[in-house]
Amino acid sequence: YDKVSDLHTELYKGPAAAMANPLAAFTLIKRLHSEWQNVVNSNEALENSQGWLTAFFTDTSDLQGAAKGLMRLQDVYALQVASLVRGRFQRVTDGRPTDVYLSTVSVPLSGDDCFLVGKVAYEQEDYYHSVQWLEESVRLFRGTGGEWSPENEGTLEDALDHLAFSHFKVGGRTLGKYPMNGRVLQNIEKYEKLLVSSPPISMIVDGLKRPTSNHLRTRDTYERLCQTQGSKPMQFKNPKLFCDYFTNGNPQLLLLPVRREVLSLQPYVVVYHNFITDTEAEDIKRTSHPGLKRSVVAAGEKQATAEYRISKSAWLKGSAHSTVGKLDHKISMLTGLNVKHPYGEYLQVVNYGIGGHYEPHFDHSPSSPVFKLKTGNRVATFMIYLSSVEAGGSTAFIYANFSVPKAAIFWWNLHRNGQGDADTLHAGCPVLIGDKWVANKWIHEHGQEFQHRCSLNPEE
Ligand SMILES: O=C(O)CCC(=O)C(=O)O
Ligand SMILES: [Fe+2]
Repeated sequence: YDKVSDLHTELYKGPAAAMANPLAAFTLIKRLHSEWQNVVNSNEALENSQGWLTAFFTDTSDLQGAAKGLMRLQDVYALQVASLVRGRFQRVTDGRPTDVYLSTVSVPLSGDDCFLVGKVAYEQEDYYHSVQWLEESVRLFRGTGGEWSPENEGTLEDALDHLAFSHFKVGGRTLGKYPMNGRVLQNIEKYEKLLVSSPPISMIVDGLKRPTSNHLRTRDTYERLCQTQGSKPMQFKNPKLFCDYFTNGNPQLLLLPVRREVLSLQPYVVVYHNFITDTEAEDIKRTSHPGLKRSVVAAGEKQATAEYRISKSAWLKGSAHSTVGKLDHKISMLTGLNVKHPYGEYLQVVNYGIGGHYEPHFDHSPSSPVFKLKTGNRVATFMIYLSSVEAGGSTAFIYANFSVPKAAIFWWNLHRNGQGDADTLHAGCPVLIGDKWVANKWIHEHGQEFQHRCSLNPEE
């Protein structure tokens, strides 16, 4: 009863408040998924309100996604698992744990919470993570006397079982004398002995080597930019980088010029500050709500979900709300480009949840023109932050060596000869704390013939 009451209190505070902290989000999702199931299956519920109670169910993929999200945050922000389970966000620098973010509320994890994360890793044969999370799970389960409680999915024995096998996989130790075929190792004492005969736990974790990524060549740069924001180019180093009040010669912007900051010339990236008001951002978020679906990426001719892009998104036509039309108009005034459909795509609103991210990618297609609109490739991107993120979640430009945590960002994706600009490789870092919303306006080659000169020079 207490747990269900707690759950309600958290939900009444509003999902945004409850979900801002990834540990709170994870435990809430887990509770909705497994502990709530116990309530539904209880005798009391069976007698009366089961139908109503099941309405709150979350999917197994939600729970797995949340666990993967935690591990992603651990990796990208180099967070210590031992700190995470105590509700802290810390990374080891110069041998000492330092706070990456100081949370006002701390949400400690239970042995069963850690078991779940470890098990998700284990099932993906990701023993680097499973060892770390199962170590914590075993420690916490032991701390509570190893007693099973009805809302737990796992037991100390389960955790030891998975941990022993994970140790075996990462350490390459031969456990020949133990029968390792699947779940044969049932005996808790045997596991305890197994662990004692292994090197001390902390040594193993320190010596654990994170596997190199075979799909993300720029992983190190990407993670550094997410952690530090990189080094923003300085005007004194290049006088062509500047700030001004910008009207683009447009009388409609004369009374309220936009604060422009030219951040980089190669690739060409401009930031517009205070581009959108809070009310306008709320209009866009609210209007997009009913249409939000898991984001997809191009996969050959088709579109598919992908681990490298975790978010929800929706497309808004200019007519969806007067604010959408107003933003289209303002983008057009600032860029001088034709953003009318089909020369500009509809506004794509994106929401990132727990550990949501978009790994390094290009917005343009490498083999132009494949876009459905038949209006050429995406020549430019205008991306607007609709919320500020408390920690993490900035937009990283891998080769330009900086990341931007808010504002509206404009960049050219193509050279003037129509070739893709490889320097535009960029990413949305995982959200550590908060709720990230952005809106993308992609502008195509066609329709810009009189606004954006082309050239044969591949450098321009
Ligand atoms: O969310 C971000 O910061 C980047 C988003 C992005 O690059 C995209 O949606 O194409
Ligand atoms: Fe992008």
